[in-house]
Amino acid sequence: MVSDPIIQIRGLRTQFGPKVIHDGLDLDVMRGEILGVVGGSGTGKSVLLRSIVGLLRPAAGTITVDGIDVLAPSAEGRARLGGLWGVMFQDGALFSTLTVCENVEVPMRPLDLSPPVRRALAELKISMSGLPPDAGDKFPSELSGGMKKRAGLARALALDPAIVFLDEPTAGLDPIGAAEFDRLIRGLTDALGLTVFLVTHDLDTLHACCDRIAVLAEKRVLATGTIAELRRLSHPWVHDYFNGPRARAAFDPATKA
Ligand SMILES: Nc1ncnc2c1ncn2[C@@H]1O[C@H](COP(=O)(O)OP(=O)(O)OP(=O)(O)O)[C@@H](O)[C@H]1O
Repeated sequence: MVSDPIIQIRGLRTQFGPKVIHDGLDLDVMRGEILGVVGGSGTGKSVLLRSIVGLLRPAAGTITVDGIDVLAPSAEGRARLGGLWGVMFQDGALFSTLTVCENVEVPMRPLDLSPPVRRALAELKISMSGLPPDAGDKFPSELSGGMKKRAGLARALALDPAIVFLDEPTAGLDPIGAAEFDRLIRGLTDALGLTVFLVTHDLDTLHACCDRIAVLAEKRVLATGTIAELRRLSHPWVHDYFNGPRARAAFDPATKA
């Protein structure tokens, strides 16, 4: 892993009316890492993700992605941003009237590709995401929850992004499906050299996938580090999160037996 930050956030403030979600939030995401983002419900993990990818406008602060000022990009920067990342939202956020293949082709539409090439690329991403070939012609309503997530992942990979944002990728999956998804994320990250920003509540995912973890609390990133480093912190929420019974079951092999 090369350790230069591909995402740099400084002094981020986000708010909805008088309700402040982040205040003075700083974060670096290193190139090539899977960064897990955890925090209590409502601490602003998804809002942070949406702010980085430009779906929400922060009240203050700077966000730089691969050297591009996301909040005020130059024309050249704006053109590069489109292909720099892919996003997998929690429920897949698929277009219900399009097949899986057509969904994966949506981000490719602005590119000057012939329909057969677009189709072939979409089929490649579908297969990389672990879906069977016949899934491409199915509509989202015909897919299981796990398949929808894989289709969402295939669409996130459509433009060969450097960074993939995943919002609770294993939420709602059974433990076997969740473990398969963890392996898929880790495998794709290593094979493609991706950087992954992964919002999760899933302790097994943190253990199986993440190189580092950022903890959101008190309107900012309270701490970052490996699981071992975070387990040593005395902050009450961090301590309970990383040392509670569920954490012990996920992180301590001896307790798992
Ligand atoms: N568009 C919006 N308008 C107003 N408030 C919003 C909006 N989006 C999010 N919020 C509020 O911002 C806060 C943070 O929301 P967010 O979804 O980021 O939390 P989270 O940490 O991802 O929570 P969870 O773990 O429960 O998914 C919540 O109080 C939420 O109600």
